[in-house]
Amino acid sequence: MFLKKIELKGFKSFAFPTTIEFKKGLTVIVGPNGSGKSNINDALKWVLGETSKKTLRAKKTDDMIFSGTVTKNAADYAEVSLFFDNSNKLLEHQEQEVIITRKSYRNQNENKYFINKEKVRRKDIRNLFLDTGLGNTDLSIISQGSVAKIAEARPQDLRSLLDEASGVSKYQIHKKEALLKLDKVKTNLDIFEVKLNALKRQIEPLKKASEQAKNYLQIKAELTKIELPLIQIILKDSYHKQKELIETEKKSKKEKEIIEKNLDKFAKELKENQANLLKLDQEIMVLHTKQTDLQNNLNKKINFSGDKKEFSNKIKHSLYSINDLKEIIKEAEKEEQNLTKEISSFKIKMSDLRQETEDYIGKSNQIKFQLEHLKNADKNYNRAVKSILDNKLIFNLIYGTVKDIIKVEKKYELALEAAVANKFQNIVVNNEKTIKDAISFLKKNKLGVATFIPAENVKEKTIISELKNVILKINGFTAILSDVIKIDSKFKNVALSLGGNIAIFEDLDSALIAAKFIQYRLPIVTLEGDIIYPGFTVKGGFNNKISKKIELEKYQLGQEKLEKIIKKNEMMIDNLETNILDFNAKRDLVQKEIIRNAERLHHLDWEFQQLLENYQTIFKEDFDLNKVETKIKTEKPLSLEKIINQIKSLNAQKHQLSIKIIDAQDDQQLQNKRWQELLQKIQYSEINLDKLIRVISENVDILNKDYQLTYQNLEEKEFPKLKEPLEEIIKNQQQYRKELRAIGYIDQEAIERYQKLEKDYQKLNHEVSDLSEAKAKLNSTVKIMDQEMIKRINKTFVKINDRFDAIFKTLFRGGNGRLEFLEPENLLESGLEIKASAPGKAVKNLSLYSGGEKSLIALSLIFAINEIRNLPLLLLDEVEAALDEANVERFANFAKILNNQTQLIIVSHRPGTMEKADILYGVTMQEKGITSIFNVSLDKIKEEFIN
Ligand SMILES: Nc1ncnc2c1ncn2[C@@H]1O[C@H](COP(=O)(O)OP(=O)(O)OP(=O)(O)O)[C@@H](O)[C@H]1O
Repeated sequence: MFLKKIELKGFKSFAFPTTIEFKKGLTVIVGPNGSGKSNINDALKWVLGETSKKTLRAKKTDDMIFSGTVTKNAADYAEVSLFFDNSNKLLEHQEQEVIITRKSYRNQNENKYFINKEKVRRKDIRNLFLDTGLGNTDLSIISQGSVAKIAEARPQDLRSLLDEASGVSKYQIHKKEALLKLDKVKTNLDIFEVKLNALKRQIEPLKKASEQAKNYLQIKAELTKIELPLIQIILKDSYHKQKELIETEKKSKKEKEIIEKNLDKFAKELKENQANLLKLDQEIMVLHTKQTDLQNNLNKKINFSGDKKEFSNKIKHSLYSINDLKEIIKEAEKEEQNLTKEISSFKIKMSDLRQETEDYIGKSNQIKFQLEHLKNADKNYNRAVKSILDNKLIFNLIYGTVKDIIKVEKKYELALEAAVANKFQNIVVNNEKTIKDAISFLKKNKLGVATFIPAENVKEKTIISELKNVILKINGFTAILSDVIKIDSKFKNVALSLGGNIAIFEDLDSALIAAKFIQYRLPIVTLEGDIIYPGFTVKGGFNNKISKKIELEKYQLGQEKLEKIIKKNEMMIDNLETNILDFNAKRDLVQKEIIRNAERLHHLDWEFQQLLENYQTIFKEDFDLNKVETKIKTEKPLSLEKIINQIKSLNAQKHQLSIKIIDAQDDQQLQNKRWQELLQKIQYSEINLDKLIRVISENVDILNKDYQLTYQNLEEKEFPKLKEPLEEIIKNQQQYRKELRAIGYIDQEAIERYQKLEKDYQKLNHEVSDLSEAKAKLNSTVKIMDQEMIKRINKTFVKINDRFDAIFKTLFRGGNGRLEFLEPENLLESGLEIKASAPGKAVKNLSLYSGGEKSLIALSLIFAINEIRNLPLLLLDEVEAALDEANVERFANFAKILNNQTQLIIVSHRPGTMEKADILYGVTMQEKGITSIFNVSLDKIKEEFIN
């Protein structure tokens, strides 16, 4: 592919039609500033479909059209054509020469594209140049000032350069289209699937309804086949029967009416006869009554005289009984009164006795108290003795006081008192140990003192035998005190210690004599309580103990006496109580007897009253009868015989009438029976008529509703003879009707709707499978394209990187440069960045490089790409402007070499570049504002620039 020429008409500063022809070799375009060199770039880009106003250096579409000068009017349109030699068929077009044209009219905001004068879409032009190296003009047409920007280009812009270099743009567009299609297919598939599901949901119930309708119609057809001939037969038969029945009913009703009239007549006659009969009966009854009355009067009169006598006897007897009973009751009441009196007197006595006894008991208790007090007076133990006795259990063995363990006969009591009264409170214990314990207890508890006698080893006192012999012989001697003490044998020595040496004499005189005899060597006591101590001291006088004793005896006597009286009284009270009980029992008996007799009396009274009443009645009736008899006798005498004859004659009449009535009743019965029969017949007819009417109406209904026929229509029809018996056909009809009822409502349209829906469903299902298939294919295509693109990108990337580093090293005389993927794992979309380091510089950030350095880096990349891609055309607009002379030379050398494979057009002001040009075009504005092009003599230019 080679750009042979460009034709420009009214494009920007090209007011006049201008043709720029290109030949093999390096073309360099030169000209002063603002002469319109760069407008040529713009024209190329514009034709190839560029729309970016910024790239085209415009603000609006009309800026592409010549705007006019002072001398030249503005153009109406702009038109540019590029003429390509397509002999190598790089462009997919059959022509050797391919002319691409773009035209734009002023104020129309419209662009027209042409390929070989044929109107096409912009898209067609873009597609034509895809992957030719001119698909992305950013790569092939490097505008003024933009070269350095390539070094700092955005990762995605660098990436699009690589895509163009790799020749994957076509794939990308195809992939984009495939993805769009895929999206569409997916959307359609979703919609279709939703629709399909909706149909699926509808189809099942509709299928059921359709089958149901079909079934219904089939049964209906079968039914129709048999039903119409059947109804024809039934209706014909029913109408005939109906006629017959109406006739019969009419006759029966007529006969029934006649019988009813007869029956009315019979009833009337019967009523009359019965009335007559009743009349006769009444007459007979009156006569019977009269007859009975007469007879009764006679009988009663005979009976009354006997009754009257009997009743007067009974009344008399009853009166006697009542009087007897009254007497008995009187007696009993008297007895009761006596008994009550007796009981009251017993009660009074008993109450007196109780009072008396209670007084005695009071006194006795008083005496008992005093006795107790007197007895205890002797036992007033001192505190120590009392505390030992109270706690006797804590000691080994305490027997008690002397007073407690010794006793004497009454006559020795005063003597004992006189001799040992001072020792009565001595405590008798078992031995010394107990004495010690008891004393220490008293001491410890500060309870006073006590005297103890150890029973086991107390010292006995005796009277020596010579003295004893003397004493025994003295008058008045009574006894040795220890001998009269009554004591337990184990305390014998205690008794001896107390009184073994004391002699008892009757009185003081004898005692004094004896004391004298024994020379006052022993203590002697008298029975009166005087005592003569050894050495002759005498203690005697009134002992108030005696008075106490007398008092005690007196009290005891009184006490005993009182107890006897109390006992006696208590016995008397017991007797009285028994008497009261007896008398009460007796009185109860009498009272019961009184009550019983009173009841009897009451009964007798009542009987008596009855008798009296009866008697009075009889008396009155007798009186009445007498009156009746007198009356009958005074009235017209009617003999009993006459009455009987009259009754006889009436009975005969009655008999005749009864026979008449019975005959009439028989007739009536017969007529009634017939009437019943007729009634039944009529009822039966009516029932049958009802049935027939029902049958007729049911069948006529079926005819009207189901077949839209009348009976007349049906009658006219002829049906083939039914083969099966009528019952069988009716059975079938009922069966079919039952089945139809069971099916119920049907939707006849469901059959058609189902068929249509089924068709739609199948169609949709087919479409869904087609779409699924398309989806799978598109997915697979996208996948294949992705794989191919990755393969190409990878391959191109490695090659470009290799060449980029090499050219970088050449242009920079060292260092290194490379391209890197930002996302190496996503080669399909990842952006790129340039990594470069100039020789001897640590700077890595590209923005910190100088303008010239940036241009060199960009040019290294553009040249590297071009080497790998072999671009058909490369237009470089003042890309070396920032380079120094040495670098311009290196650039120009590279461009020269490059020109061998690529049509290279350079816009330049630099002599270094111009020097290398094979063809040189000059661009000027000979007429102000209008660009013109001319061929320039190289030598002239060299001369002009170099010199
Ligand atoms: N629509 C238009 N109608 C008329 N003239 C236009 C139009 N658009 C641009 N121009 C003119 O084109 C000229 C710019 O041309 P261009 O940029 O190609 O110059 P140049 O030769 O590249 O200059 P330099 O060497 O300074 O880059 C300007 O003088 C401008 O007025």
